[in-house]
Amino acid sequence: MSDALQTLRQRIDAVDDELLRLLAQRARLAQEVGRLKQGNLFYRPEREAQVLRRIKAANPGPLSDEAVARLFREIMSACLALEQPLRVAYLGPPGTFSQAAAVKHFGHAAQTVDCPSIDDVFRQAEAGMVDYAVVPVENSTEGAIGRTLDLLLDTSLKICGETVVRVHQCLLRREPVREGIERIYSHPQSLAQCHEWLNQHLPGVARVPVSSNAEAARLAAAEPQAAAIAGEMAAEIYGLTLLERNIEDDPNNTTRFLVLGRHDAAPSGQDKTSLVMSAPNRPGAVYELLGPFARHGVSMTKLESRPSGTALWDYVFYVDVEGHREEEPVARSLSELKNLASLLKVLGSYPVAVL
Ligand SMILES: C=C(O[C@@H]1C=C(C(=O)O)C=C[C@H]1O)C(=O)O
Repeated sequence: MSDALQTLRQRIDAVDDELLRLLAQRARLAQEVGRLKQGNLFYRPEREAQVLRRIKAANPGPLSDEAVARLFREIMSACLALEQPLRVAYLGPPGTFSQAAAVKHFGHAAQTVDCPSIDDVFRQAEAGMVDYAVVPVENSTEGAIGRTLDLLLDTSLKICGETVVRVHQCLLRREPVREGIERIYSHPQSLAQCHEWLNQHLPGVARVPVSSNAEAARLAAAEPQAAAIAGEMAAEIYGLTLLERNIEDDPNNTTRFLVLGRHDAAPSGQDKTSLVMSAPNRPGAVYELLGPFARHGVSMTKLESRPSGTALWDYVFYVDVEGHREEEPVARSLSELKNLASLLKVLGSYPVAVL
């Protein structure tokens, strides 16, 4: 080994020792916070968002803001697990983008619990079997996830966070070659998202829709002539070779997930409020519902309508606005809305996704 290399490695070891000492010091401070809170709501989404935003703003480089935020997410996750490893329900099986979203938001120290349906994810959290739930709410190409919106209407859970995941699809197979593939398994949405790539690179190969990408990977692991389209994480879980990365036709394909808990979050300085409302059935009623936000200068980031499920052609509106429900402009808008809307439910105020 050259002298220069040896010296650099010695210096890296010294920095690692120092990092380790500082990490232990941080963990002990977090434990003290835990004692102050006496197990009461140890996980604070607004504080975690503030920590990550501060780190990104203070980042001197050369690591990217994204990279340092990811590292600090894991540090907080490990500190939090000293108190109690959080249990987080997601739409399984293991290897789905929902699991990736849960890990992105809570870090690897959280315990993720797979559920067979979105309904079950809600039920587990409502019944207190898990601490939090992560559910998909919208996709940039496919639009709203209707089942999640419907379940939000009746749940006792509050939205306490959001996270956005880039959906990168991969071609996975047991055999390490592309030749000889006779079938490709995937979720119908993923097959649709890779339509052009498949036409070009694997024309004439049968596309077989299955219930999830992880299920596709599981099937492909058992059949030498089959391949699967799934996320990268499924390759490791199901022992498959990653033949091709990023085969989705739209490289900006993203899914937004909501984090649900039995509490929402305190103001973090950069928050969103989600609500659902409906208008009495008369001319101009929907227009009036949007008035309070306009008058108080509150920006709307989403407006989605869904059939109410009670009367034919009766709609409910899902609205996201900028700001926290405890902050003046949103608070004032909400109190005016109470008199205008036939239904008004605040689903939660929560920090805008940092990562
Ligand atoms: C330490 C705290 O509690 C938890 C741990 C955090 C951390 O490790 O930085 C941040 C927020 C909480 O989820 C705190 O509230 O400050």
